[in-house]
Parts: sequence; structure tokens; C-alpha cells
Amino acid sequence: MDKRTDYISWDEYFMGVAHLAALRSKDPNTQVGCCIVSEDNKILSIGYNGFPKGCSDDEFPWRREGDPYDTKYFYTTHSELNAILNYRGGSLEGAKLYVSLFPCNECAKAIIQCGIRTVVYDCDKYDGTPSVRASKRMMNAAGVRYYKYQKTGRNIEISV
Ligand SMILES: Nc1nc(=O)n([C@H]2C[C@H](O)[C@@H](COP(=O)(O)O)O2)cc1CO
Ligand SMILES: [Zn+2]
Repeated sequence: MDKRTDYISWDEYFMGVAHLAALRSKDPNTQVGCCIVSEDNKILSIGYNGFPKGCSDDEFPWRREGDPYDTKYFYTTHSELNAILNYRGGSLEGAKLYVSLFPCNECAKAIIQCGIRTVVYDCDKYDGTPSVRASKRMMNAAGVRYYKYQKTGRNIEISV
């Protein structure tokens, strides 16, 4: 009997995990998920965007506009930073990061400084904004390779 041939690829698997993690986000506008993987394709860490520990999802603001103190932007931890901070196993040197939305400039700094060498992203809806331009500028300078995930069109359905 031959082995199955329709198994998912590594990229489908890790981007799928990133998208699954995003479903945990409480952000009403943008849910982002991230999966960090070793050079030999072992999952090291996972994260999604949300408020820090102790900062209640029901009390802190989710709005996008108004006094910055009362918007989510001062309080959300991005999926990429959460995935980096969730990793307690030592070094992320040489790791790959899969993320459902292109990293911002703040996460780019953390990605570079922790030694991640490759970023695979899906959506790039903030391309051209100062944050994403700065992020690409830093990753280019630091030699962090980034490429867009190539959708395969496969529909992965899981019943839970
Ligand atoms: N790469 C990213 N990872 C993230 O986790 N985020 C989070 C921060 C916010 O919670 C949300 C963006 O909200 P909005 O501006 O699209 O309503 O996604 C945002 C970006 C974009 O740079
Ligand atoms: Zn970020």
C-alpha cells in the first residue's frame, strides 16, 4: 500500500497553525496569529494578538480611534511578540516565523534581535504604511529573509 499523497505541506501546516491561533484573538477588527518554527520544522512557540496578562479583555479598550490612552494600540501585544515571549526554551537563533499579517516595526526589532532569520507572512494589508516600510527597512538591513506565503487553495476544515 502506498503512502498518502495529499498530506499538507510544511508551509500549509505552519500557516494553518498561525491562522488557527488567530481565532483566539478578541480583537474585533484584526485577528493575527503567529507560529515560530525551528530550522528542522519543529513548532517552538505560538501567539496571537491580545492584551497583556491581567489586563482584562472586558475592561481595556478595543476601539481604534480617539484619545490614544483609550484605544487598543497602547495595550495590545502583537501575535509575533507574544510568540517570541511565550518561548521559554532558550534561543530562537535561526528560527522561522509564520504570521498571518506582515510584522510591524516594533515586532521587526524583536524578530531581528532574537535571531529569527526567516519570516513567512500571509496578508500584507498595511503595506506602504510607515510602520511596515520601517519594518522592511530593518529586516532588509539585518538580513532577515521574508516572503509571502503562496496560497495553495486547499481548504482545511476541522470539526471540533
Ligand atoms: N503584524 C501585526 N500583528 C498583530 O498582532 N497586530 C495586531 C495589533 C492589533 O490588535 C491588530 C491591528 O488592529 P487594526 O489596526 O487592524 O484594527 O492586530 C497588528 C499587526 C500589524 O502590523
Ligand atoms: Zn507588531
